[in-house]
Amino acid sequence: MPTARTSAHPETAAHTAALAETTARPGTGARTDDAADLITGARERIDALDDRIIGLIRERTAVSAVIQEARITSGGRRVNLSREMEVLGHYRDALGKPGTALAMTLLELCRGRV
Ligand SMILES: O=C(O)C(=O)C[C@]1(C(=O)O)C=C[C@@H](O)C=C1
Repeated sequence: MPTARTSAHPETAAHTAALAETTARPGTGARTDDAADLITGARERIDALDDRIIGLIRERTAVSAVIQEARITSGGRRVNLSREMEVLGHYRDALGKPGTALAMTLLELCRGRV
């Protein structure tokens, strides 16, 4: 008993191949096995890079905390706006406008909301 799909599209090798080319591979959005394999491998590299970035952010937060504690212990304030302008400019110069937004998020992670 043929299914509705096979009765609408006779099961030839060419049809099977064409159907495979137009069917998304699960979770990748790719339409071919080659593209799906490339995406899966590249995503593993991105996950590893993200782990390293998160580790660097944690390291940055710890160094920033040392600075803030030293300044507060000495009688100063937690925040140093002129230094924050330098940090924002550094990221903007390297990454453009989204770099500024990224730096603002990093600063918030490191010294809390102001
Ligand atoms: O460089 C400093 O003085 C810091 O305190 C570090 C840091 C930062 O995380 O980059 C954090 C808070 C300050 O407002 C400025 C910069």
